Parts: sequence; C-alpha cells; structure tokens
Amino acid sequence: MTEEDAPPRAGLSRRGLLGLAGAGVVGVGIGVAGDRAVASASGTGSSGAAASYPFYGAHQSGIVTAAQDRLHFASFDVPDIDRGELIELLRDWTLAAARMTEGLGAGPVGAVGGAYDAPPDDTGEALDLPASGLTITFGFGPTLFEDADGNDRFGLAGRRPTELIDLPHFAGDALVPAQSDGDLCIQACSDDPQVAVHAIRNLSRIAFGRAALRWSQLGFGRTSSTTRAQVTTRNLFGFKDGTANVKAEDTTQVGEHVFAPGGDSQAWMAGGSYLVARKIRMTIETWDRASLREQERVIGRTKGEGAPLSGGTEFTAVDLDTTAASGSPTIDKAAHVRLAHPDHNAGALLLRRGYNFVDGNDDLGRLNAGLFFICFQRDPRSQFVAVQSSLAGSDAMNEYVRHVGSAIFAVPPGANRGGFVGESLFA
Ligand SMILES: C=CC1=C(C)c2cc3[nH]c(cc4nc(cc5[nH]c(cc1n2)c(C)c5CCC(=O)O)C(CCC(=O)O)=C4C)c(C)c3C=C
Ligand SMILES: [Fe+2]
Repeated sequence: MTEEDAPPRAGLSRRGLLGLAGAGVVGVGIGVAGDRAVASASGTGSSGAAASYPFYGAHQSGIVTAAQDRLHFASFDVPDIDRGELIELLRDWTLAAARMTEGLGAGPVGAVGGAYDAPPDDTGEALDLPASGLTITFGFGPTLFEDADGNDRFGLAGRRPTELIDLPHFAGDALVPAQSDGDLCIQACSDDPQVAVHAIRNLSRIAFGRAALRWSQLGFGRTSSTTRAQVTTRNLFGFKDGTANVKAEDTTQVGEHVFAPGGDSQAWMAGGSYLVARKIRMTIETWDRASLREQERVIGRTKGEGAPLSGGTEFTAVDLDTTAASGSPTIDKAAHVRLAHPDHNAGALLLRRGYNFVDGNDDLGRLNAGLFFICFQRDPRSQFVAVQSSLAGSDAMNEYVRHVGSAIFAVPPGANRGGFVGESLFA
C-alpha cells in the first residue's frame, strides 16, 4: 500500500494529518501504541473535579462540570476554508478531544510510538500525566454565521441563533480587538495546567492550515464553584468568588437558565448554551491601597468569610433591604453584589466559570492581572447583557477594573459517539 492509498489514522482527515505532521509531511507509519499513561487515579483532583469526564453526551462537558483549577482558552478564525473543510475540522477536533479527555494522546500512535522519520501525532508534554479532569468545550462565534463583511461563508446565516448577538458596547469598555471575538473557541479546563495547554496545543496543530489562533488566555485559581461540594476560592482582590453561583445540583435553574431548550430560536442548539467571555483587567495596586472598609463596601460581602454585609454566613441569602442604624443600606447602593443580584436584573442568573490571570507586567511595573470572566446561559440578551448593563453604569468596582477583551460563542450540544461536535448545525 502506498502512502496515497493508506487510510487516515483513526479517522483523522488528511488535512488533520497534515497538521499533525507539520507543513506537508504525511507520516503513515503504523507504530506500536504510544498512548499516554491512563491514570489509575479514581479520586478527585485538587479542585474537587473528577479524574476524568466523558467527552460524549447530551451536553458538552466544561459547563456544569465542577470547575477545575486551570484554564487554557483559545479563539480561532477560519478565513480560508469551505463548509466541507469546516465539518472535517470539527470531526478531527472531536476525535482528538475525546481521546485527550480520556488521558490518551491526541492521535492513536502517540508521542513516541510512530514512524521514526515522521513527526509524532502527539506533542508529548502530557505523556505520563493523567487526564486530570480535562474538559474540552467548543463554541461557534457570530462571525462563523456571517463575517464582518456580511459574507455567508459556510451557508450558515439562516442558522444563526437570535440569542447569539453581537454584544453591545458597555460604558467603560476598553476592548482590544486582538483579545476579542473569533469564529470558533475552545475552552480547555483541567486540574493540571500542562494538560490544559497540551489540549489546546494539539488541537491547534491538528487545525494547521484550517483554523488560525486569534487569541488565547491562560487562567488559574478558578473564581467560581459550580458544585456544592466545592469550596469557594478567591479572586485577585482576595474575596471569595462564586458563592452565589448557579450550581450543578440546582437542576431546575440549570434547565431554565443555562441550557437552551429545543423551542428557542434554533432547534439545533437544543442542549447547548451560550458562553460570554470578558477579559477584565484589575488594577490590583490601587485596590491594595484601599481600606478593608472600602473593599467590603465595593463587593458587598466580608473579605474573610464572604458573608453578605446584610448579615449571616457565606451562604446566607443577600438581603438588599437591610439598613444600618444611620439609615443607610448595609449593602451599598453601588455594591457589586447588589447590582449583579437577580432581584436587580429581572431575575437574571448566570453560571459563572471564570479564572484569575496574570500576564506579566506593564511598562509601569504593575501586574497585568485580572479576571478572565466566563459565564454560560440560555440567552445572553436577558442574562449577561442585563447584568453587565447594571454593572457598567454604576458598580463601585469600576474604579478598579477595566474590560479589555470580549467574546460570545454558541456552545452546541454534546456530540454522540461516532458523530462530531456541532453536527446538528450542519444537519
Ligand atoms: C456581568 C456579570 C459579572 C461580571 C462581569 C463580574 C465581574 C467581577 N466580579 C467580581 C467579584 C465578585 N462577584 C461576585 C458576585 C457576582 N458577580 C456577578 C456577575 C458578574 N461579575 C454575579 C451574578 C454575582 C452574584 C450576585 C448575587 O446573586 O449575589 C462576588 C461575591 C461572591 C459571589 O457570590 O460570587 C465577588 C467577590 C470581580 C472581581 C469581577 C471583575 C473583575
Ligand atoms: Fe462578580
């Protein structure tokens, strides 16, 4: 059998193989399996996440999944491919993602088992590492349906969900185009940073010549809990973040506010969700000079326990109506938790799943740090946009934060084994 006749390895398209093999070298040697060691660990990771999560299912993992400790998020553009090549790319990504979430290499031959004269089909930095709770979540940006010039590149314009809006400008936005938007996104979360980076690196490599990386973001120290079993961790302001989040156990809220039902604007999104990402720079040097009183006023909760200033302990419901002896509200009129609260936003709820980031420092010697805010919802118009409109106008926190990146993606339902992620969009 010549190289031309040989079937693609494990279903990967020839374009996928090109990506694996670098620019133009297609290695088809059949080597011994060089898979990563699959963890025997059955316990949970440092975040409380499981050792591994199945890739296939009704919903994509990485939404209600117990938030892992680390993130690598990537946004891609696909300027030079057609509809068939886009489907082929999604098929290739599905196969590789399913393998990596099992703790296996991106390709079936692995980092060391293949032909000696061909590049390996896995980059190798996750060899010997377990799956570490890896989830890989794919999303479709507005420009996949219609690009900035109004071109329907993939015949998808009529399939764009009305929920997948172009986000409006919010007061104070200082968005950098190079850190915003994108045709496709991949959110990789894991309890091991090397496993998350390995996933994005290998998916980028498979996409060689088809999808170009537009921007990416590393995150650490999850700033949300998405299950009740998880402890609440802290953001870079030093406050517990994620206390009043939608949690996986709140199945009624998850069903009503996180996942799209079949009856919303596009039936192909049934079981999917909408992801909004905001890169928010936090001027932590200014924050660190603020008094504890001011810090707690801004958030509306205590710094130590994370209890509402209206009283109680961490998980006591925020009471927006209590007043101090002076008559002033115990939770300031401009406090973050007041303005973000569902009672202030026509009942809007978000499943928050963000991460801290530090991207070195700026020219003034300040840490380039902040929160890479991610939230999932059924309809961004009545959820993220409603809440962010309240915050952008009058949140006391605005003195200490600046939104520098923004993106929105439709996250399709989970893939069936043998199918591919986003298949319902092309049906
Ligand atoms: C548009 C949505 C939100 C953005 C953007 C946002 C940015 C942001 N938040 C914090 C820190 C905290 N947020 C807290 C609560 C909270 N935040 C949002 C939404 C956005 N936050 C919501 C919906 C809530 C819950 C409100 C409620 O129902 O009580 C808290 C308190 C702890 C908690 O409940 O999670 C903190 C702390 C930062 C630092 C930030 C931008 C940098
Ligand atoms: Fe918040």
